[in-house]
Amino acid sequence: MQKNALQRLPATWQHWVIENLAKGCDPEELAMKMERDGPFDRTLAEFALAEAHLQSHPESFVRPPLPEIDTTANKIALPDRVVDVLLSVAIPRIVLLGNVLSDDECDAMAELSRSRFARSKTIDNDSGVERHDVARTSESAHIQRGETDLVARIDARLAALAGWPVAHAEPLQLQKYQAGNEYRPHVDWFDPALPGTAKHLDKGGQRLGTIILYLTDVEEGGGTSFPGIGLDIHPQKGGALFFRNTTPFGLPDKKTLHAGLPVEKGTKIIANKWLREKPY
Ligand SMILES: O=C(O)CCC(=O)C(=O)O
Ligand SMILES: [Fe+2]
Repeated sequence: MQKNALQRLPATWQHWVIENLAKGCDPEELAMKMERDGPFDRTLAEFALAEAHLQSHPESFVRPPLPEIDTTANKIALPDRVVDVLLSVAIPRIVLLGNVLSDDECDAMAELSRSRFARSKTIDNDSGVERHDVARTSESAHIQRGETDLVARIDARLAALAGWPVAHAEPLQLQKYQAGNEYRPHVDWFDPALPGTAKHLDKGGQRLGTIILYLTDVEEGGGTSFPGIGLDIHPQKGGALFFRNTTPFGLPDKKTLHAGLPVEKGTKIIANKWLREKPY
């Protein structure tokens, strides 16, 4: 993560940050103004604000605990597997990992869900109802938490990876894309301002983080794309993509806009694990 962000700001902006936080201004609004008016990007602004806030209110700093992956080295030793850190982005927080699942584990997960796939749905933000949507043309299947020993092992591995309890996560949701299938740009977090999201927030709170497990390679196409920051990830069997759906202050982050690009050749199977604020 970005260190000494406050010191990297021009002195006038350092004072501005400290003064406005002391006045009780909303850090998200300050970050917006800094992005608009300052000679630096939003990433640096958010980290500087978080640092200044922590320095001035060490006792009252209530930054919520968030899922996070330790990317200080190029390998992470989990209790049952060593995984590779391939890419680390600060804001939006994105980590690409290799070797999270073995080929056999990927195949076993795909086999377990094989007979369950049905056309995917999305959540209507006005009504909260799940419905078929041209924006998502893949097929979905669910695997319950701890459904088999293998699933329990994978759930525990992901919990250790992101420092997030197994019980604060949804069951694995598998997605299968054939040639031509895609999931157009969307965010995974629920917008609390929209009427249809209340019932989804009621159970488990916000989706703070997403882990996508790539269960297959894809011959052509089918990348996971973040159009707002120009980042495309090509699926690699056994790899995983983590992104945190919130800013360092725990609020929904629009920069996490992402898509499953159309598969051009081959079949893509992924498993999504959504990390929730509260027990799910
Ligand atoms: O298919 C992908 O790479 C992304 C899937 C996704 O964003 C989702 O299922 O929410
Ligand atoms: Fe998504």
